[in-house]
Amino acid sequence: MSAIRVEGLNYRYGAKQALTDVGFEVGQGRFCALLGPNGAGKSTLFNLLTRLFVPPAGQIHIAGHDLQRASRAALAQLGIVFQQSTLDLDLTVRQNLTYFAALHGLSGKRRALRIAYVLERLDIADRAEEKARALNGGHRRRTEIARALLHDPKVLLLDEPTVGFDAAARAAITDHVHDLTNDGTTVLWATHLADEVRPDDRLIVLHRTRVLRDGLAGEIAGGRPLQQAFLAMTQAPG
Ligand SMILES: Nc1ncnc2c1ncn2[C@@H]1O[C@H](COP(=O)(O)OP(=O)(O)OP(=O)(O)O)[C@@H](O)[C@H]1O
Repeated sequence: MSAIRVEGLNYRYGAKQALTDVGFEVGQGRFCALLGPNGAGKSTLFNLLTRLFVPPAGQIHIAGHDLQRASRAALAQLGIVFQQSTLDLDLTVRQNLTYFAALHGLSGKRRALRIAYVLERLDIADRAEEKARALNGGHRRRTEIARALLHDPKVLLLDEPTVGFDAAARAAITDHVHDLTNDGTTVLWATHLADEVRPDDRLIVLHRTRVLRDGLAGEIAGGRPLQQAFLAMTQAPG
């Protein structure tokens, strides 16, 4: 069973087409990069995957659950990190996590165990009692990723999670998220930065509202640096 299955997805804003017949599947425990230039449709796809928007045509299954017909079950298997940070900067890291865990109905020993686990997983346990305001951007982002994992989702979606960070913070976040797949978590990582994608990652290139390429990143790069291949395919006339 695929962790994410998308079929025949279309979306338009008035007369402006944003997604055209988008379809793909991502297997459990895979890291899948969704690479596309600005305006390709990445945010629109995320808004459909998280059910902020409802597609007029097409289907989305998350961990086997139809997002339209069984949205509760599907959304329960989804962890989401949006582009804009939504941490409460006046709360500590632990308080931010505790609050979110309560929203997911976690309490008592299970809540304490999940918080300890996600702090450890994102390597931020030593910052747990600090206010989010005191953290740098990279650590804040890792706190948000930890928060998205509290309810133990099978699928983690991240929308351009490294935008605005320096190279060291970007590398740390990228490494940590790749590492999550070792636990069987499936990751869909939207980016327009080809250097965040590894050769053995699954890669979907979105361009001009459509899936342009879908396969192993190393194969799509075809022996060139991926950035070079990406620019060649997305800057070609047409
Ligand atoms: N609210 C809106 N109204 C009209 N057109 C929109 C709206 N939101 C997005 N679009 C258009 O839909 C297309 C896809 O946009 P989308 O934001 O999904 O792309 P993206 O790949 O996420 O780009 P970016 O990296 O710039 O966020 C673009 O042409 C964009 O201009």
